[in-house]
Amino acid sequence: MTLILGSGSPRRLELLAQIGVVPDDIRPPDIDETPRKAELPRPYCARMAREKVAAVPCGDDDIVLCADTTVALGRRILGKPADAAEAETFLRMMSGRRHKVITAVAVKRGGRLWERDVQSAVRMKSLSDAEIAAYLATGDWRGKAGGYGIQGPAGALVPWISGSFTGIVGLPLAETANLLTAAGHPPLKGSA
Ligand SMILES: Cc1cn([C@H]2C[C@H](O)[C@@H](COP(=O)(O)OP(=O)(O)OP(=O)(O)O)O2)c(=O)[nH]c1=O
Repeated sequence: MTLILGSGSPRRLELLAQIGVVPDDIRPPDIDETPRKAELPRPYCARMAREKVAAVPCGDDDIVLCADTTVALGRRILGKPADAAEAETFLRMMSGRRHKVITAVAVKRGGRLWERDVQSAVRMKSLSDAEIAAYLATGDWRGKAGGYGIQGPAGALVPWISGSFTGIVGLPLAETANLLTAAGHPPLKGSA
């Protein structure tokens, strides 16, 4: 049995390693991540994970794991910023407010699909112009939903979360472990 991580995100690979799971192959999916008109963040995120898993080429008995992380400000979806100006816009929108981070995970094996999404709440402190400029200068916003990564320098900007830290970073580990177990690839097996 082959485990395929359908993700180009280095975070997801590291998070899997944390629970002793090392994929046999990595095949990042290439899908259109444009939200549909009036699509809400949670169904959008679940759809992205499903479409990613469907887009990864695999054999009949292979297990494919994909995920999507979406930042939601109310009904609004904040994707990966195209440039520093968009990252700045997102940071100003989130400053001093709570937002949600949803990560949907999809696991496929043969004709079967297991799915789960996890929602967390994140509060960002009120950001000064200097803090925003300093954070943008780190470049750490690149390739991250909402334009920040809680596991990096932006940790200094987040005084409070409720939910799953690993979910915010890109792969909720407890739920992912359950999905992998259901698909016949339990983590931690033999490592106790
Ligand atoms: C909110 C937040 C997001 N992120 C990252 C996780 C995801 O990699 C990224 C959201 O983009 P995704 O589309 O979920 O994933 P990706 O494009 O990086 O990789 P792939 O589709 O190939 O799996 O944002 C953090 O690393 N830290 C955070 O605090």
